[in-house]
Amino acid sequence: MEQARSTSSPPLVSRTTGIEAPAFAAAFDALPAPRTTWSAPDDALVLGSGAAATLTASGPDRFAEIRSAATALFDSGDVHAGTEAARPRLFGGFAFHEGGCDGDPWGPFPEARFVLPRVQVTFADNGVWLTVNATGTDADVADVEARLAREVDRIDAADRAADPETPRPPRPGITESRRTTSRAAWRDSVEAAVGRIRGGDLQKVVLAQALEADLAADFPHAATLDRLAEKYPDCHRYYFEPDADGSAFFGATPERLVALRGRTVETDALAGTTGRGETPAEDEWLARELLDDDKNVHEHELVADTVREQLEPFAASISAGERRVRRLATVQHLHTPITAELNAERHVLELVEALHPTPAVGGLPPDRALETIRETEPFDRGWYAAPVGWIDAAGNGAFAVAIRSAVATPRRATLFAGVGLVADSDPDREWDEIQLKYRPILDELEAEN
Ligand SMILES: C=C(O[C@H]1C=CC=C(C(=O)O)[C@@H]1O)C(=O)O
Repeated sequence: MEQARSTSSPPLVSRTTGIEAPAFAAAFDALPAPRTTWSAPDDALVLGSGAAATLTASGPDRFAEIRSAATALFDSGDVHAGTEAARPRLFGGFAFHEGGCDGDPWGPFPEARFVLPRVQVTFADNGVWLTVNATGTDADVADVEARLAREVDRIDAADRAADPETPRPPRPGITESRRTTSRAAWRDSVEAAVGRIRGGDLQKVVLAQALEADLAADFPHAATLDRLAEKYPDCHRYYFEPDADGSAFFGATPERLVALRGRTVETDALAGTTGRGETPAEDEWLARELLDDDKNVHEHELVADTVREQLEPFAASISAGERRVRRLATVQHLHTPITAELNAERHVLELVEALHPTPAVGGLPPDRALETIRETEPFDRGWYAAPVGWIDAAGNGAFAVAIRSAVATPRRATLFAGVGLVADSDPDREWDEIQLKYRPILDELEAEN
């Protein structure tokens, strides 16, 4: 499909062709930074490289600023995509708090950053597609087509050079790690938060910790993403390099913030946690206990009710599925799927702005919870627990909540994990839950025995 090119906006040219399926790691390593990857259970795996356009924003209007910059960019598209999944998309994310990217390791991350990749490999159900995008003075159709042919050769050569018999780089190993929060400080913070909840000042607050790990070898980007894909196929997996200087924010989250297609909205309430058992019977027992546990059900229902309320002004109808247990490799959660039909056309970023932060990562009432988080946590959340995802020309998109995540530099990773606190939360149990929530990333960093 071709769209008329508007003379007032920067032109966008996008060309796509089908290619032989390369190994993900071969394509990843062949493409220059900054790279992006995105994958969702019901979506293609996308690998992006470079930036044909970068949109950044900060402050309270960052959602609206990205929306209008995206609309201007897509307004001028000359697009031959071949398949839906390879149509131009902007990939990126936001900071959790306004002004929340100040401290280490967030220096290279703006408060909002979205990228239209210069080169994109889309691993879709109907094949693998290579796309080249260009904007502004680079947006010359003949140049883009010539680049597309060169990129096909590059990926093909990289894939042929990769020996499928060569084992993946091993997990790097950790030489030393440091917590942002001691056990004593944690106990004090949880007791103070629980005191405020019991006093009626707050209903719920999610407090997080960070864990800094020095790596024994360079962080193996592609191998880590491959391993996370195998272990968390039902999660949203994301990876963002903010520049070409070697840091990346990545993770595998079970929590979808919102997906919008036309007027159909899908979202999740996910809160309330228990561990995995040693046996299927123990797993079942833990799941039953979670479903019957008043504290966890209350913590979960606050999220489900709030998500429904936040969607109400936009929705012609909302329906929530049954509360059930979502079982992941390392933990089990209470989960309620929620769908809605919108009462008017909306851009996905309007919904992202309305829903973020859900009480699964912020709290209630939102302002008081956010203030408590800022006052209590001795580190910047940056993009942790914030919306990450993609948007397209139609205003459709999919966003996940960036939990089970870390920032990696070649020799260091900083992991983040949080817990929802309600009136009867116990500091020691919540401490243990944080350790469980580090596992998805920590398991990929610790050396194999
Ligand atoms: C804030 C996190 O998890 C949230 C999502 C699911 C369950 C949660 C809980 O049970 O506390 C949290 O609300 C995190 O993993 O860092």
